[in-house]
Amino acid sequence: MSCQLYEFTSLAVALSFESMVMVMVGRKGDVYWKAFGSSLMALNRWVLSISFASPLLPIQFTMSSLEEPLGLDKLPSMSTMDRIQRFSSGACRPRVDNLGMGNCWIEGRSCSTSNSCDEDREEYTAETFPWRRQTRDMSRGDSFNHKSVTKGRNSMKFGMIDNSFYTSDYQYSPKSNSKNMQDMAYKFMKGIPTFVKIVEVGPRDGLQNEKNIIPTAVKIELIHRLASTGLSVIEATSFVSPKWVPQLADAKDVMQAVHKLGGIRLPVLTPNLKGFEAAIAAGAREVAVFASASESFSKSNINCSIEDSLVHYRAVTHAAKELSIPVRGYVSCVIGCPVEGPISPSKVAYVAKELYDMGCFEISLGDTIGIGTPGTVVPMLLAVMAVVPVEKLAVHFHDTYGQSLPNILMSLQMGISAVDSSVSGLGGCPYAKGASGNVATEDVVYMLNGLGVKTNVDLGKLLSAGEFISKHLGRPSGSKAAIAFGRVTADASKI
Ligand SMILES: CC(C)(COP(=O)([O-])OP(=O)([O-])OC[C@H]1O[C@@H](n2cnc3c(N)ncnc32)[C@H](O)[C@@H]1OP(=O)([O-])[O-])[C@@H](O)C(=O)NCCC(=O)NCCSC(=O)C[C@@](C)(O)CC(=O)[O-]
Repeated sequence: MSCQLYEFTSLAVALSFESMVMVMVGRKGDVYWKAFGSSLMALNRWVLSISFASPLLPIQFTMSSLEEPLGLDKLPSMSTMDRIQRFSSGACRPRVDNLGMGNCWIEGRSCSTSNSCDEDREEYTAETFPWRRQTRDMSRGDSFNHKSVTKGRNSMKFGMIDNSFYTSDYQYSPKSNSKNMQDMAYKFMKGIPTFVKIVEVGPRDGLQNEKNIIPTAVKIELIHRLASTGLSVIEATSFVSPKWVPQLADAKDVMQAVHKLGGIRLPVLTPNLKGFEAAIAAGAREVAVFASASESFSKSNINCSIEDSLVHYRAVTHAAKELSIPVRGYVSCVIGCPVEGPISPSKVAYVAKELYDMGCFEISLGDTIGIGTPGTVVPMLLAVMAVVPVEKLAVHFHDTYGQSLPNILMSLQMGISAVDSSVSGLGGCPYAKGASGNVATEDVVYMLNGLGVKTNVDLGKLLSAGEFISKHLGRPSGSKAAIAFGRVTADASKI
């Protein structure tokens, strides 16, 4: 005890000496002070190193109890996910064996299996380098060591140039010739696609949750501004009951005003045949149906059970097929439900497969209340990927706990290349209390730009569309990137 006291005292003395000397050096800027300061600091570091090195005098640092979650005992965790074994963070790409609906076993780390790291990896290829925005001259072939992964859909390329790591557009860590680092870059970047399709849901998911009814003209202007950013899909509105969602009661007017916008897809939500017919009459050329993995949420959102909703959606997809109208399928509450708590990945997989089998061209997996973390998103995705091809999946995260970007990154690493998001982080669901907005499109585009992943979205124009709607709503943007760009004047188009 007395030894520990001594250690703490010496540590405290050392630290206070060091900070005192730094203050003196800072104030005087004098060489003598600096020399004196350096020797004192050396002495202090020596004391410190003894303090830390002595096995007889342990100094323990404990974790803060702030890490305890606040009243979230009902939320799903890795240990509660039925039929899903733990996904090792250091594992190679896991193998998922489909043993029937929702039954999937994940193989842990093992590089000697048929899905091993080494076998997945392709050797250096001398193929033409497809990107030009490199920070160095790519025309010199001498020091270029390029690995490319072609197994996944449009997956990320990375490699080494002059011993520096890069991904498609940017260099990461300078001057390292360690093969380990190259392996590490491979491990983290291999699944990431080169192009991500962003499905902008702000005008629908965003504005359906506003307390005040937004004028139709503002909605139309927002869609026009979003269309000018290069986004290829904008969910425009919902043909649902105006008694249930009065915010979108003007669906017909909105659709009639925007349906002729060229070069862009404008899907609308349709909960039943009545909504589908109204949507088509207003000019819609793509629709979406929305089921839930939670019985309780299905009841509160669309007033029927999951099975009954699937019956309605079969009728919609059947009618859509007759008119060659593509139908997107949503599954809500893929991680948890505001009423039921954790939702099993096998339930999500079941609903996703039903929607896929009835003809939905893409299934968007919605973390409606935004409680997911990579720890819960991974097993859910693995369960769904066992029954629906990964290239038919999209992710849809709400940002209630600030987990959307890590969840998206994880999803991309698992091969998903379609992401739903909402300009300015607008949104929430009127039937999921406490759920916050969707992940902000600006933040997603900023992250993807940083990763060198193409989206075809002009960030500058997107920021201006976000500014437009935030001004109208009279509150700051929900996008961190937009707020940061507002503070530090920067030309977003160059980032
Ligand atoms: C599904 C219903 C209609 C059932 O609602 P209901 O009350 O059971 O329907 P009903 O068939 O008994 O009909 C009642 C009345 O609604 C009318 N009606 C019936 N259908 C329509 C329609 N399509 N358009 C316009 N009117 C309609 C129908 O004509 C009738 O009118 P009345 O005779 O009383 O005058 C209702 O519950 C509803 O509209 N729910 C929509 C709720 C909603 O939009 N929620 C937000 C979606 S967000 C979401 O689900 C999550 C997602 C996709 O964003 C992803 C994620 O974040 O996870």
